[in-house]
Amino acid sequence: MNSHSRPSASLLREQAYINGQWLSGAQQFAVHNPASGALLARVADLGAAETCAAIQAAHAALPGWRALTAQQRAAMLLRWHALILQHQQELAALISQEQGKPPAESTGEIAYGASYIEWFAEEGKRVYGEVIPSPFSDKRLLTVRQGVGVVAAITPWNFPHAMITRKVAPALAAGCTVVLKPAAETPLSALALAALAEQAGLPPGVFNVVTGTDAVGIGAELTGSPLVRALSFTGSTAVGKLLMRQCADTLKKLGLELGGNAPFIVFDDADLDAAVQGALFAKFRNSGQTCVCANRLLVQDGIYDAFAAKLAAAVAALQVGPASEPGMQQGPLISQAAVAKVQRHIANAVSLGARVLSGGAPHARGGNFFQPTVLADVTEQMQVAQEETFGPLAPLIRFHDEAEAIRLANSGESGLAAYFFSRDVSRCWRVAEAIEAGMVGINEGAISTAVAPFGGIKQSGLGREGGRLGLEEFMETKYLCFGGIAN
Ligand SMILES: NC(=O)C1=CN([C@@H]2O[C@H](COP(=O)(O)OP(=O)(O)OC[C@H]3O[C@@H](n4cnc5c(N)ncnc54)[C@H](OP(=O)(O)O)[C@@H]3O)[C@@H](O)[C@H]2O)C=CC1
Ligand SMILES: O=C(O)CCCC(=O)O
Repeated sequence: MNSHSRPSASLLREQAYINGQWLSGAQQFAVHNPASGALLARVADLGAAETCAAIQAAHAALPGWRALTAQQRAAMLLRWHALILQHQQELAALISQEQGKPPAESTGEIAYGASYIEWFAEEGKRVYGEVIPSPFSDKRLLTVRQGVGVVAAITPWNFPHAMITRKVAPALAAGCTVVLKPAAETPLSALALAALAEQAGLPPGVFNVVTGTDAVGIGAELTGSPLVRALSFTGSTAVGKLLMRQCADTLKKLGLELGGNAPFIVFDDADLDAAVQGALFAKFRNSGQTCVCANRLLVQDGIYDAFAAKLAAAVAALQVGPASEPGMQQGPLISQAAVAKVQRHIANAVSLGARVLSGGAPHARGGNFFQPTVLADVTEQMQVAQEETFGPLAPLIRFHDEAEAIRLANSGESGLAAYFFSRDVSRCWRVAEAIEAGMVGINEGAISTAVAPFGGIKQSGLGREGGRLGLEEFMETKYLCFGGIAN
């Protein structure tokens, strides 16, 4: 291993974490920095057998964890939260190294991820049941809410920290125990979280991290086990559908955060500068590798040329480079396959008449770096308008009126996020109500926060994470009927 490439963090762990034990496994897999290709670590490559052991551990830990009061669980979660913030820089460096995003974004991700732990530690104290007015004089009816049981969480590489805390914190607060399988590209952030959970005093078996490259074997075990009562997944729509099918036999509760193809609409009456700033964030955050990233920029005739010129100039000024260099704003893509998908979308669009206003090619730095790109004259027939690019490519599609904008925005099977900019209040209400998406940014490109429900409709997923609803995903309602009450 190249000593320069090895993270110096004291939180660097290469062993998986099951039942409070750190396990090396018989084999290890390599984790690389996507900016340089450098080897960062060799992590335990576990499979179905170890996943089964982790499920058993989570099941055994369940009665003890569930028996604690919400306040006792919250105290441990808040210790975990404090430790994460205490190690914010170190954790951010791990994200930047294994995922590639610039320090400003990785530091932000740690604060954002930690905020889910704080929010759910508090929210877990407010799990109310209800008393139902009884239609029977000798019966009293009420409901209590209880954690669903053992939860499986499968998370992606694009937010290696926050996608974990967004699932694990509400599950733990609800009294559930968790088996997590992080993405093979980014296991180090997950293992660092486990190290801090251990320090925070979470009992063995309550939070388990199974690292491995056999996603199919690990996934089959998690979805097939009758001991696992809920699955929470963030990733591609194709894998989400597969996991849903696999969960059918044991009828698990499902939370799915899948792909988006977010429309970003700029009406003629928009504040031009605000719309450009909104687009820069909504499109180029994490180099475009975010499920809520704007994927199609729909721009009205009257503002099209001005918006295109301003956006292209702003995009051309973005600094592209590794997180290790100060001032970089756009990191590498996660893989060569991701680079190839961006190139494919550009080639398809250009062959059908689109114009490159900015970027358009791999970056001179080579490797997984790509020039942030703006395309004009894109049409709804082009691939880029129909499928999620998951890269730094902003395609501009022209529209004439509000009805056309809504038709374009609602076309397709995705319905995760949508954004629009307009200064007409009536239009804002009309469009917000007409748009088919689980989340809508109105004159705003940054919508994510721990206190609001995050999730999609149509084929973008099931359920909500974050906010009050985020806890519901991990709870069941139990109805109690007290009979024989003498009057
Ligand atoms: N909604 C979102 O936030 C995300 C959307 N995507 C979309 O998906 C595309 C592909 O990205 P990719 O990383 O391949 O996404 P995947 O859906 O393949 O991966 C997400 C997670 O699922 C795991 N996984 C993959 N296959 C299975 C399986 N059969 N059973 C159980 N778990 C499985 C992965 O493990 P492993 O890493 O070991 O393969 C990873 O932990 C992106 O280009 C983007 O369009 C991707 C990431 C996040
Ligand atoms: O699923 C994703 O791509 C992560 C979304 C990040 C966010 O919470 O905004």
